Amino acid sequence: MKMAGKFISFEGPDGAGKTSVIKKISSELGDKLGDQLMVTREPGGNSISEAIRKIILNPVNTQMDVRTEALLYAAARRQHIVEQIIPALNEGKTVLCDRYVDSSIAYQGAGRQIGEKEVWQINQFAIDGLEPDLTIYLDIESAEGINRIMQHRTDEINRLDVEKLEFHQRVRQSYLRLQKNNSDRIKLIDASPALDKVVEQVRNTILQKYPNLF
Ligand SMILES: Nc1ncnc2c1ncn2[C@@H]1O[C@H](COP(=O)(O)OP(=O)(O)OP(=O)(O)O)[C@@H](O)[C@H]1O
Ligand SMILES: Cc1cn([C@H]2C[C@H](O)[C@@H](COP(=O)(O)O)O2)c(=O)[nH]c1=O
Repeated sequence: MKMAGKFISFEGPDGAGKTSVIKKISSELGDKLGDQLMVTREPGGNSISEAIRKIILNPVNTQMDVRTEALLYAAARRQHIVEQIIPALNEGKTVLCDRYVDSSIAYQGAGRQIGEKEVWQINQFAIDGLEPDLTIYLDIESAEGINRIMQHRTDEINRLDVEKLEFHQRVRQSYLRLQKNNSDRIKLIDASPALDKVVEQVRNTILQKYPNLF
């Protein structure tokens, strides 16, 4: 599905630095693009998807079935696409999205072991062909990502953050497979150096696809 705008997603294991990178890149892009830039995140972006986010990530919901979790992410995604992403792309905007369908393949498909193919299939109904034009994959060793979250972060520690190391390792391996199999769309950035260095790599990668964006 080709649209007027540019759809750029950011992916990676927990603690890779997506939120930090998007903050810096969006502040640079915002100077040039103004209201032609939209920054958003999954699950979330509107009141229905934010409500679903609260249910999924609430640490008290220990009884949630893994397929229920996968379906809730897909439902939040659908609402986000319809309310935010498609209108913005139709208006020619550049959309920076913190996580998209690759997160479900990696976390639910591999992390929860539902199956990557199965999770891809249920998400086809939600995304109806809408894939990012470019995906920035921030790669970090699982233990390092979790360490960053536990050491530094002052906001929410959610139900997925507290999963065991093996869960996060399955997630990372799935991301690496996705990147290898979709290397035209998904670009791998080493997220282990200092933030400014990572941002520089991300900026260069975006410029390779969109030379005049910054
Ligand atoms: N390159 C970096 N080096 C060291 N620390 C970093 C780096 N990037 C981010 N951090 C720190 O790691 C923590 C997690 O970063 P951030 O929230 O940006 O990651 P994230 O990928 O969005 O995580 P999550 O998916 O769990 O929301 C923050 O405390 C942040 O300051
Ligand atoms: C979209 C999506 C997300 N997740 C997980 C990944 C994270 O642990 C949380 C989102 O929290 P963040 O701090 O905003 O990154 O949800 C997932 O398991 N499946 C998905 O499709």
